[in-house]
Amino acid sequence: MRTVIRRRVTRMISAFLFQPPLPISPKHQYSLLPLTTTQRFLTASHSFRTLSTKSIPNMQDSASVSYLSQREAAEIDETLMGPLGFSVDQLMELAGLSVATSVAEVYKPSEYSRVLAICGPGNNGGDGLVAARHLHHFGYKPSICYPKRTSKSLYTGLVTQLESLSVPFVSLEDLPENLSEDFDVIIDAIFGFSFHGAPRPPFDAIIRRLQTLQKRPVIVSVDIPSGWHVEEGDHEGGGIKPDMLVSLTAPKLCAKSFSGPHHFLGGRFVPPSVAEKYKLELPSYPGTSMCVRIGKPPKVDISAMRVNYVSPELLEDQVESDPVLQFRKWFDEAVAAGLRETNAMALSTTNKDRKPSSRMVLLKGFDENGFVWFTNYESKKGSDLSENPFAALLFYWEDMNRQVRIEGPVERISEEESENYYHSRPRGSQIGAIVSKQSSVVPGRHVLYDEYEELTKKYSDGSVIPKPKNWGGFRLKPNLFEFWQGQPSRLHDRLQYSLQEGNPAWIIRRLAP
Ligand SMILES: NC(=O)C1=CN([C@@H]2O[C@H](COP(=O)(O)OP(=O)(O)OC[C@H]3O[C@@H](n4cnc5c(N)ncnc54)[C@H](OP(=O)(O)O)[C@@H]3O)[C@@H](O)[C@H]2O)[C@H](O)CC1
Ligand SMILES: Cc1cc2nc3c(=O)[nH]c(=O)nc-3n(C[C@H](O)[C@H](O)[C@H](O)COP(=O)(O)O)c2cc1C
Ligand SMILES: Cc1ncc(COP(=O)(O)O)c(C=O)c1O
Ligand SMILES: [K+]
Repeated sequence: MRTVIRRRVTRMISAFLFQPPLPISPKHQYSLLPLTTTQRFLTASHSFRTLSTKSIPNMQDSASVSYLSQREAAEIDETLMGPLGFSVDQLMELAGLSVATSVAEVYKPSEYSRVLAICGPGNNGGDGLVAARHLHHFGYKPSICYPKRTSKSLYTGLVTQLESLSVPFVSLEDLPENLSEDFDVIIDAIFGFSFHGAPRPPFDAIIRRLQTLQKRPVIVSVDIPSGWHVEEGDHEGGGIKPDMLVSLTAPKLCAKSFSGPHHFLGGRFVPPSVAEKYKLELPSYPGTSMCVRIGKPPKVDISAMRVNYVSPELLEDQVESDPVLQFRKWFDEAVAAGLRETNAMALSTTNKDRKPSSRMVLLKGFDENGFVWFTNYESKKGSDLSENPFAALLFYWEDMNRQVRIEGPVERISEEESENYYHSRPRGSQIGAIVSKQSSVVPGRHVLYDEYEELTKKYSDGSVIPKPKNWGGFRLKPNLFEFWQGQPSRLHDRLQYSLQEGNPAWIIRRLAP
């Protein structure tokens, strides 16, 4: 019996695969961009979040994206839910989750918490209900306007789930006159790819209201900006102008005329067979993300880029009297929070002309004797330090709203310590240190590469790779520390530890932010 079913399913899948595809819709080139750093979260609950697997959408330089006709979109849906074994509930869940994660990439709950999902009668409306549920769990405060409900259990279930979370349902009549005052984000989940003709009541009126909205609230359209022709787009003009469009599976033809700042793709469930059959060119989703940015880069107003830091207070009576212990505490917390390269620090030096210079280096150890890093003694920093043996170190642990400044005199560590550390490094990095006459001009990458290859061959027998004489460690012996904890309204905590001549005890003072 089971074999018969398996054979039937195999037949269905191959019938689908070998069916001639519909005429391919025109393709359009779009560049893909990384998310800006400002698009990361900083809210009370996220100030100390551990680094998640959430990666930066879009690390590709460019990619082309296919556009689907209305017929292709419907056919792909049928295929997914037919021979490919998906259920509508599943696809809707993934679609709604993609919408919620796209919203969260751009509109942080700290600023855009009040969300109104306006849900239409079909699956697009269902995506809106699912998205609202996820947004609730992400820390938003969604409300739902769902004027034309269906009695199908999928939808009644979604409504029950939202009700159990106390997500309010608002009737069309009870929607506030001025949507801008009550909501930060409107999710337009009214019509999707099955929309045809002109909008009929009661949706015509609400679409008209969305057309005339001012800057806020922002509008996020699910799959199709409602009221737009699925293929022609806003062909008569005057349609709604969403700030964000989340296309599902692949953008529909109307998305070509979307000119808003944020175009995302969601629906990470397209099996390769479907992509092949429809010659779909789709960007790859980064990491574990459910969405990927497509389209033009968002125009950002650099002067308006800012984060309001929210963190626990840093108080005099809570900190260690020894700044090295305090640093240890913060360093361990940063490591525990999973921050990347917790030991990366900016090192600032000056030359004999008092001209400063900064670069990143990796902290390789610290204790009461000082803070150690390794480098080439003949590099720019090496020469600066021989001219002026004082330096400043700076750590910035962004996800924790923390900064640490450390200053003091610098000296070379012993040859023995440098030898020990050098030989603990990966062999490739040891060879790299020989190859790199750090900070000198190189005619081309090939020069480094050729020497690297040669030395790799030379030491392929596993013999000891000698440390270059000019490579080793520096140790900064601090006479000043500052622990900075970001706070709202720029009223940060700054606790400075300093030493006074001839006195080994650290003095702790609060500095104005
Ligand atoms: N593959 C995916 O990524 C998935 C996407 N999903 C989402 O599903 C929609 C398509 O859903 P569908 O149910 O086929 O259609 P719509 O949501 O667009 O809406 C159909 C209902 O709207 C009514 N309608 C159509 N035109 C009008 C109009 N001019 N005025 C008023 N009402 C209209 C229609 O009623 P009819 O009587 O006209 O048939 C329907 O009631 C897709 O876009 C994605 O968002 C799925 O969630 C899963 C997978
Ligand atoms: C995160 C990070 C860590 C780095 N760590 C080191 C390091 O430990 N030692 C080093 O010599 N260069 C390191 N570099 C490279 C330096 O930033 C710099 O390019 C190089 O040391 C040359 O600097 P200089 O010309 O000012 O001497 C690092 C770069 C980054 C981005
Ligand atoms: C040029 C250079 N030297 C040294 C280092 C430190 O590397 P390691 O951790 O292998 O000592 C780095 C790290 O980025 C580097 O870029
Ligand atoms: K929509």
